[in-house]
Amino acid sequence: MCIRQIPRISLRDFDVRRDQISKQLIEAAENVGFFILVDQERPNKQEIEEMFDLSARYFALPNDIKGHNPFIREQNSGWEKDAQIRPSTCVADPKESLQLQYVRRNTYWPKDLPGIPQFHETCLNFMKNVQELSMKILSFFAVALSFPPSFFDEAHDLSFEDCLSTMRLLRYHGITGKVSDMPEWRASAHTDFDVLTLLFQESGGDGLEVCPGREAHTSFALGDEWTAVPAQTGEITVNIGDMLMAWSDDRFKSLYHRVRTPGPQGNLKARNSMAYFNQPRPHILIAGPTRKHEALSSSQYISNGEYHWFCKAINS
Ligand SMILES: O=C(O)CCC(=O)C(=O)O
Ligand SMILES: [Fe+2]
Repeated sequence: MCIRQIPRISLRDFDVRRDQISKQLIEAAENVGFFILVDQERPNKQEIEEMFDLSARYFALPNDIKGHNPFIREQNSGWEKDAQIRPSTCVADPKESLQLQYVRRNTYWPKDLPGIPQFHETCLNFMKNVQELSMKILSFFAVALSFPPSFFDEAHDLSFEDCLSTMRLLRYHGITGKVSDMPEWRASAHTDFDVLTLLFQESGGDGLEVCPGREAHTSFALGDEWTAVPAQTGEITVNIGDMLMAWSDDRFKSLYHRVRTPGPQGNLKARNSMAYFNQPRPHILIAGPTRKHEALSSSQYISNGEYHWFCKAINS
């Protein structure tokens, strides 16, 4: 495996260090596409630990309770297990997940979960904190693209009824005694189709790998050298999604990434992670400053992506 540096960017003293932080974020988006944020004010380590604890308690519930809210593709919401098939392997990832689209909070989030009365409140607070941080990061990217600083706000504003931003709680199965039966990937290689993903990993849950130089839009598979992104509770792994790659005329890179299944000497316990997907509202037009790509609405972009599912499968 090739070791390429994934930039680590401190957000300490954010307001006084804005210019320096902005420069580092833009460089990381242009040159790598993945970076790790540390020293952020919110969500702080304790809030992240609290969310992981809540997520673990949710996944420990019996399947029939979680199954009250099965995953609905059109709503990008609900629980699924051993169901997500990525084009790169055509087999289901060995994991379960719960997608919480913010606007479905009163209609389709799990309700009255036994022993977790604070589920809604904790998830909502967490999402709001992550949303706020996401918008700060996106404001720097907006300026770099010669848009106004608030350019991405309306596209992702949680108060609109058609907002698509979603948090995903993930749990990759524990594999004690099963290593030899498991597929090589807990999550097979893919790019994220959203604008920006904020991913929370937990210490001990290594396995995430990214492939600098292998991107969603440009020619890829050149070299195919993967780099590990260490898991550390409290830090935030951020990646550019396909839509921001398009919106930036390919200046910011949406990288392939995957999660490797540990070998017999690795940590065989379940692996937990949480991803917050900033996804623009359906009608928002994704049009880069130089119009390198045909301008598409967010919903057209998603349906085009689904249409090209097979093409990506054979290329990756
Ligand atoms: O679990 C992880 O570390 C990565 C998850 C991921 O890439 C995704 O769900 O898009
Ligand atoms: Fe991903």
